[in-house]
Amino acid sequence: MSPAGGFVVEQLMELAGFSVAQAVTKEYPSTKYRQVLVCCGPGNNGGDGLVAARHLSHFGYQPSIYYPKRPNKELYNNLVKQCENLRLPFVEIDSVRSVQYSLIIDALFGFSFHGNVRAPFTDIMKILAEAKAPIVAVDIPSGWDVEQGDIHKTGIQPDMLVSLTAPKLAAQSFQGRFHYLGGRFVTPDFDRKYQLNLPPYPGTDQCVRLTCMAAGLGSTPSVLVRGLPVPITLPPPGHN
Ligand SMILES: NC(=O)C1=CN([C@@H]2O[C@H](COP(=O)(O)OP(=O)(O)OC[C@H]3O[C@@H](n4cnc5c(N)ncnc54)[C@H](O)[C@@H]3O)[C@@H](O)[C@H]2O)[C@H](O)CC1
Ligand SMILES: [K+]
Repeated sequence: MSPAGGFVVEQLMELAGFSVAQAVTKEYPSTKYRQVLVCCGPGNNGGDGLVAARHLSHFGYQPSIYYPKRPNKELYNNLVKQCENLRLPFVEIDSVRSVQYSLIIDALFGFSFHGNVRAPFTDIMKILAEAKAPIVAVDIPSGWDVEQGDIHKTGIQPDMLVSLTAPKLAAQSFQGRFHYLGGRFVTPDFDRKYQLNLPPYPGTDQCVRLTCMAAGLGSTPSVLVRGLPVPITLPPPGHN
């Protein structure tokens, strides 16, 4: 049984992207962080970013999108069209270098990243590693190994991590201020079956801030890694 039981990817992506956008509003008010750069990769992590950009625009932010490698598939073409309909600018790497963005959304790569970064993503990964603006990582900081973290030494240290469905093992290496969980679609049966012990979402929110204990996921915590639960030991209380 996969967590997606009966969902289509568009639904999961919409829930994921919305939860990222909502988590941003909780910690980075649009009055102070209006100019947002959304970096989108060639897979579904990038799709989450396009969804988040759309919602951030409706929430009063001014997102620009860097999307250098676009799969020619209906799902992604529709997401691009939705952003174009909102007049969201799709920017090139030179503009990424020259504009002072107040916030960066890292939706380049998620749990399917492997090996060393390949073109055309080498430049943007360097820019993120040197970025002064806070970075919000979607699901996994880009270039990190889903289980072992920053073994490729990307140098990317996000200020916020929005884990989708459940935190991955890589989340143990996260040192930023805000760790949120999003993707509110896991059923109680799935949660019980894989002992995820996911914390409750507050009210009608689509994201929930994880503290060590809340994210402790009980005494035998486990996280979803490529669809399989893997036991983890959480860092001591007080860690982010
Ligand atoms: N699990 C869930 O509940 C949901 C997950 N979502 C998001 O989907 C991503 C995983 O998406 P996927 O398409 O499998 O992979 P990525 O987006 O991580 O990237 C794959 C993409 O990147 C290319 N690539 C891989 N390694 C490299 C490299 N070293 N250099 C350059 N390019 C690389 C690869 O060729 C692919 O094209 C997950 O993390 C979530 O964010 C769903 O959207 C919502 C539900
Ligand atoms: K990412």
